[in-house]
Amino acid sequence: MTGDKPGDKSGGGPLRAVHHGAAAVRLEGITKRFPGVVANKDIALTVDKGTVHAIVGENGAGKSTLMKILYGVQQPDEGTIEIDGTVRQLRSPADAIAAGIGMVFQHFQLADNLTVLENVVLGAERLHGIGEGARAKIREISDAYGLDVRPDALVADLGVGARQRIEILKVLYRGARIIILDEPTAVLVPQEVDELFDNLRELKSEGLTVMFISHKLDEVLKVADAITVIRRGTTVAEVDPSGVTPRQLAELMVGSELPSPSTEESTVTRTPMLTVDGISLDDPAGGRELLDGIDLTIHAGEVVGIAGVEGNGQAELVEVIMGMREPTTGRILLGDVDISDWQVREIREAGMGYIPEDRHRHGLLLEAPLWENVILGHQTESVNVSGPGGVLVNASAAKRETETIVEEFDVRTPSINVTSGSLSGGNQQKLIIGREMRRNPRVLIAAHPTRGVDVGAQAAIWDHIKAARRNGLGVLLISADLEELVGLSDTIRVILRGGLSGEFDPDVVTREELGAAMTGAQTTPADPAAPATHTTSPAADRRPEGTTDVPDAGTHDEGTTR
Ligand SMILES: Nc1ncnc2c1ncn2[C@@H]1O[C@H](COP(=O)(O)OP(=O)(O)OP(=O)(O)O)[C@@H](O)[C@H]1O
Repeated sequence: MTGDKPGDKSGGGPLRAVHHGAAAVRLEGITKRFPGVVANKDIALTVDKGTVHAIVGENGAGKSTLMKILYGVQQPDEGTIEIDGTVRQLRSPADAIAAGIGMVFQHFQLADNLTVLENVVLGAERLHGIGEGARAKIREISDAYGLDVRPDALVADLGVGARQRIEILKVLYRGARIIILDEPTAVLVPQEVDELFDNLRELKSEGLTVMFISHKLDEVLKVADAITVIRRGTTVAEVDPSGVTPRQLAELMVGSELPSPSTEESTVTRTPMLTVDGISLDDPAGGRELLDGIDLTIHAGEVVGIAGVEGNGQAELVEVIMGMREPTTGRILLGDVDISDWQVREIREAGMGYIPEDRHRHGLLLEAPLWENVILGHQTESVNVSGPGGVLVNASAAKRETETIVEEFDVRTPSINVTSGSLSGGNQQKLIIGREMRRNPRVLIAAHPTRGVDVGAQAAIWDHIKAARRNGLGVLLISADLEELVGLSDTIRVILRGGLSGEFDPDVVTREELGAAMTGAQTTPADPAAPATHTTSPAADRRPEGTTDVPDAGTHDEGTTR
């Protein structure tokens, strides 16, 4: 079912692309080469005005490159860009903004210590000044598109969903009529995703055009009016979302049939691998405790999943376990050894693998070649050192190891000598996973392990984790992706304001129950160690997918931060 080109009106079925009305964006013959890689090859893409258009494809397929070309960050080697019927040369983001194009990046670019108004006007002072005029304009845009942004709120006090709406407002403030979003739902919990989609529908009903990249195919099918599939740098299909399933879409992305997922037997044992015993962490700024009496045991062969709205203590819990922060009270045991006052390096060498949330800050040296990144965090281990006292880095062993990781974890790269910064986001993630899993850790701390990874690679990563679990690995899995939590975990706990709920059984828990516990809508048991009862009314189970009885829970503006 592949092969139809965008704009091809022949055929029929889901791949038919019919463009009526005016095109907001028309790309023809776009080609972009990097050393050793053709990132985009003869791309053809038409986006109708007033629609939501999704771009999907495997990691490294060329999606980000194409969006960067459209936003003037990168220039194509060949091809034409037509915006609202006029051919444009976009040499910089300033050119793109002048053409009415705005982009919201995955890593938000907001200053925490400034207000919303200050963030929005920064660099755009000449438009509406920095005072009342700007404040009025922000309110006007916020009201017009239902963004619920308060100009005088401090960004530091806001949750992830609210920050994203400020980023959207920022580009609207600069006059964008075409908005590009790079994996906007990757950082959101389900309720926030629904809110974002409402915002996108609002934008399109006002005649704006939205383009977004996503790996979450069920979400794409829910919100997009049209979907373009990119495979190995080129557009291979334009799909009508009403006519395809997520699986068909995934098969278009990879160009072949996907294997069916296998069912799993429990591998949980009674041997504790990681014990978090009464951990609390005071807020140095004097606010509420960041972690509040956390008790948690992970056994050999067990995956414990942590669900929660970002900013409720997940990052701090990981930092305490990994030795980056000292807890105020409590102990951490690896096996039966107290590692509470150990350094990061000692903890890693004792068998703790770590997949960090922020791969750019904690996971990779972006300017260093892949093989040097594979040594990172494991510099003193025997495979990576040679010479008397183990002082020299054993480059050839590290390179061999990197070749193996690239092969086993399907890291798409022209060579192991390119910098990790030149890999696509998903391939950077695969490199980190490979590096950690190849060490055969006893315990793996995995924060959002498949964020930004395509569905095929996600399934492969899950298989690697499951295989290691069969061999006794204990995993702490922190994820915003409920499907991942339910699919991988043996037990799910919810983190809220630094405290952990009781245990939820992933086989029976509903999205609504987890959602309620995550936003505090459900009354948490007084004893956090007591099993949470599933108190949602039976009617909740009969509601259609995606609906919830969770009140907004203050995620607008106030967010759900600590
Ligand atoms: N600045 C760069 N230098 C060298 N190669 C690059 C650069 N940017 C991208 N590439 C390469 O171009 C190809 C396409 O990358 P791109 O980031 O566009 O993929 P993607 O579809 O967005 O992937 P992901 O889903 O993983 O984010 C990859 O092979 C990548 O390694």
